[in-house]
Amino acid sequence: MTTRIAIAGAAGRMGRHLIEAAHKAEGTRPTVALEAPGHPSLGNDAGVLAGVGELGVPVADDLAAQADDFDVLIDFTLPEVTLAHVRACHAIGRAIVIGTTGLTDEQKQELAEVARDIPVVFAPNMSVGVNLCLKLLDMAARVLGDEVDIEVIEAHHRHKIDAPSGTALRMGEVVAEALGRDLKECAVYGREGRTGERDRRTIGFETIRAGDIVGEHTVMFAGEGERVEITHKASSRMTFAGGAVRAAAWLAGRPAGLYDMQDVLGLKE
Ligand SMILES: NC(=O)C1=CN([C@@H]2O[C@H](COP(=O)(O)OP(=O)(O)OC[C@H]3O[C@@H](n4cnc5c(N)ncnc54)[C@H](O)[C@@H]3O)[C@@H](O)[C@H]2O)C=CC1
Ligand SMILES: O=C(O)C1=N[C@H](C(=O)O)C[C@H](O)C1
Repeated sequence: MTTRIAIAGAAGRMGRHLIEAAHKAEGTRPTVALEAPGHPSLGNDAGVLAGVGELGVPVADDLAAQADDFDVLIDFTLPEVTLAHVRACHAIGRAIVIGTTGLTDEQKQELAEVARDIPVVFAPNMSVGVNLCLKLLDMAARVLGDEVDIEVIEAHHRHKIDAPSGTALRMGEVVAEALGRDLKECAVYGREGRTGERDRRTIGFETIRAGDIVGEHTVMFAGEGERVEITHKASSRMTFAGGAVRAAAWLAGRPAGLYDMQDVLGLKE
């Protein structure tokens, strides 16, 4: 059975890759492409926009009007836009895959409530490699324990609007959970001035924004005499887009619930 995919943020950096990935993957096809009201791409063909040739899918700005034309919405936009799409999918009973980062705790709470009624995949990073790293981080934190200083370093392109990245925060959460810490209490975001000595129970975050870096994350576990670093480097957005399309195909027909990429990839015990 073919899963019909709607893509929100179709003209964006991720949106164009999502159109290509949904078009090229077996068992999925892009049938709806959404952009912001007034966006210059409205009315243009989504396939032409993505560089894969005409698909007969014009970019539009009204999700509800196309409710019958898709099975799963993939949304990589902005937190407030994502929440509006979550509410719309709830109203029409459609599944949604969310890649947008930077959601507030309140927005995440609303998402969790809606996921009681519709299937939702929500993950800050859809790549197989990052999700493997999350497993490795859990193991590293448990083995190295409180004997090491832990720092999360991430680098992204100059257009990224949220910091630290959703992936860096998830990495920090995984490490904190493994060590029985609460990330909200132990996170330190950047340092300046006379900081005093480092408290070993903190988890530090450093953010780089520069040029066209697609996405790089390193978690450093630094002890006396040795250090372990777990690094992931994305060199193409297709790695995220392919994961999101895989998640959409996996989600179609699932029961309501809040899932993540670890569920999609079968990485949960
Ligand atoms: N989970 C993952 O694997 C990944 C997540 N991301 C996240 O995805 C999000 C988007 O990233 P980019 O594509 O780089 O941003 P972008 O700014 O290039 O694209 C966002 C698009 O959403 C559109 N948009 C705004 N309002 C809209 C509306 N009402 N309806 C439909 N579309 C609307 C914008 O016009 C824009 O084209 C960010 O939060 C980023 O962190 C990015 C890459 C991978
Ligand atoms: O904005 C991006 O580009 C990315 N955002 C995600 C994040 O915030 O973790 C994932 C990826 O690293 C690219």
